[in-house]
Amino acid sequence: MTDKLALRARLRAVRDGFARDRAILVADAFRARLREGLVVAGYMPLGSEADPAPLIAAARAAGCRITLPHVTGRSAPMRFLAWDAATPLVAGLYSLLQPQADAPELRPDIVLTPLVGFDRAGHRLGQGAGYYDRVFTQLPDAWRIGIAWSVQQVDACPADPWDVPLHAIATESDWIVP
Ligand SMILES: Nc1nc2c(c(=O)[nH]1)N(C=O)[C@@H](CNc1ccc(C(=O)N[C@@H](CCC(=O)O)C(=O)O)cc1)CN2
Ligand SMILES: Nc1ncnc2c1ncn2[C@@H]1O[C@H](COP(=O)(O)OP(=O)(O)OP(=O)(O)O)[C@@H](O)[C@H]1O
Repeated sequence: MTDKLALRARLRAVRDGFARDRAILVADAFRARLREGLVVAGYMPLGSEADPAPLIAAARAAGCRITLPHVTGRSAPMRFLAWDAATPLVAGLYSLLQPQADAPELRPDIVLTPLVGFDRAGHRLGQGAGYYDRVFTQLPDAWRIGIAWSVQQVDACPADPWDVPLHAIATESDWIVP
């Protein structure tokens, strides 16, 4: 646990020093999975987090439906709510822009996951609130894609028993498949 805390603090600082003027690559392997009607979960970046916008644009162009996470508190589970051009976003917890609570809830087939850190085995370090850990337990068949800048890679993320590995990681320079 302290391992994760110290690593989070270090990686957030590294990320803050890196993020300017870069964009996440849209790999052919990502495009190849997109199908009309698939539900893709994105997120609105916070601070120096990598922006999944290029992947979301590719998914929209392929006819996928897009959702954004909606959180109301630390203990309530995160829900994924529909996000189309007509959906107004409102600032909620952590100042995150999210759809209004009454937007339709959709079950994601692909989850674009914001990362604090990752390793090449697909292990992930998140904000530490356990929101994505719980989502992955509830959606075991979803394709779990981590989104991060390359400098957020570490040799090995400390793994806990509940951690569910990622299927791939998209950075500004690579598509990493563990
Ligand atoms: N962009 C984004 N959206 C997301 C997440 C995320 O990590 N990033 N989440 C992932 O669970 C959920 C929201 N959960 C969050 C949980 C904790 C903190 C948090 O502790 N924030 C710190 C600042 C972190 C930073 O600078 O990176 C804070 O408020 O002090 C933020 C979001 C859903 N939406
Ligand atoms: N499947 C689960 N169901 C309920 N609680 C869980 C589950 N998985 C993890 N948790 C709880 O979530 C907390 C945070 O876990 P951890 O530090 O691994 O977060 P993380 O993976 O870095 O972040 P996140 O999932 O928010 O992106 C832990 O205290 C853990 O008990």
